Amino acid sequence: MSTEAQPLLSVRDLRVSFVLDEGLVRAVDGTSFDVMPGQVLGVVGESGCGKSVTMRAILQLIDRPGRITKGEIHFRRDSGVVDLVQLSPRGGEMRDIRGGEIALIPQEPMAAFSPVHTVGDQIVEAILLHSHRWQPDRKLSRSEARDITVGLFRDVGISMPEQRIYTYSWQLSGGLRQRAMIAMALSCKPRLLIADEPTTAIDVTTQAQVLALLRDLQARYNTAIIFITHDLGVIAQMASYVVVMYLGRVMEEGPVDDIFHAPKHPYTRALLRSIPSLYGQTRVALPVISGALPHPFNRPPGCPFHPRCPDVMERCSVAVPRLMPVGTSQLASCFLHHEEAEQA
Ligand SMILES: Nc1ncnc2c1ncn2[C@@H]1O[C@H](COP(=O)(O)OP(=O)(O)OP(=O)(O)O)[C@@H](O)[C@H]1O
Repeated sequence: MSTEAQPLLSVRDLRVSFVLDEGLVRAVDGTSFDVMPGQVLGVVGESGCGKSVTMRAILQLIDRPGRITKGEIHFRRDSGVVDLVQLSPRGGEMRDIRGGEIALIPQEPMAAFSPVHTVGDQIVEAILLHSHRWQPDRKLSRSEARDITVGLFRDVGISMPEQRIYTYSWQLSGGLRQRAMIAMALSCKPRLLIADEPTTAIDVTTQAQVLALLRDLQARYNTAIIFITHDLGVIAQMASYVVVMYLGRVMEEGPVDDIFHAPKHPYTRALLRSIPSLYGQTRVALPVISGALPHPFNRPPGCPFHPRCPDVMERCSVAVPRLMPVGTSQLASCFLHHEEAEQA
């Protein structure tokens, strides 16, 4: 089989918990999904559903007292497939992968740049650290790394790149800082870019520009992107395939058109109804999902969505539905569509 048909990243039954004095937070509770080479995967769900923790687990950046308690994260390198969960978070191979082959665009780029070095210097250092991604046979010189940095600034639409590389992050506007962050993420030619709500901290006009830029860069470099957001409108613009998460589990996944036009899971339907321009002709008051997101210490038994679900059945509170194929292209974990349950 050609490697193109195989996933670049495969997350299997991932579980991440935080042990706190108040109790155990099961932030990620059996999540599985694949990312194909060059694919833009959208991960969507309400705040607190475990999107960021899943991504930090992929990068082995879970903060204490958090811990991966179960699961596998297979990542395809040139040398073969590695299970990232088995690598030491501070070891050489993980450091090579983190920032080199998998890069993160965080929600708030201000925190990602050091205020005491120019953004250009920080990108030059990153390029030198992963020099082999640009030049496998020899170490790049500092001036070559600087030229690459200027080129990256140009690629991400920063004007006067020769001058701008000498600025500090706090001297840049929010939009320029986010572009510089994207340049930083691209500086190691990653195979996989994780964009965690990358437009949260910027104004609406700049948001649209940054989304267009990411689409353009993805097409140009064929970089796979995991795009995390709570906004299905953004998913519609960016992603070809969607994973819908709720309380640390995948509720539904499928091609973007199918998810939008024929959602199978009641949670996906509820999320879609909360975008008036996409669902329903009249702009009546925003239909919100009934009930509140449960407190992380009080996870409901059975399907985590059952206390808020309009289609709840008796067994939903006692057994956890498996994520199973529904129709030809989607997967859903819902007893409306199948009977199979898994061990909680
Ligand atoms: N350092 C931490 N200590 C304790 N609990 C944490 C920690 N980080 C995350 N959590 C918990 O893990 C759960 C998932 O959080 P996560 O940040 O992944 O959600 P999210 O879907 O990315 O939300 P948002 O859209 O707000 O970023 C939440 O209940 C959160 O409170």
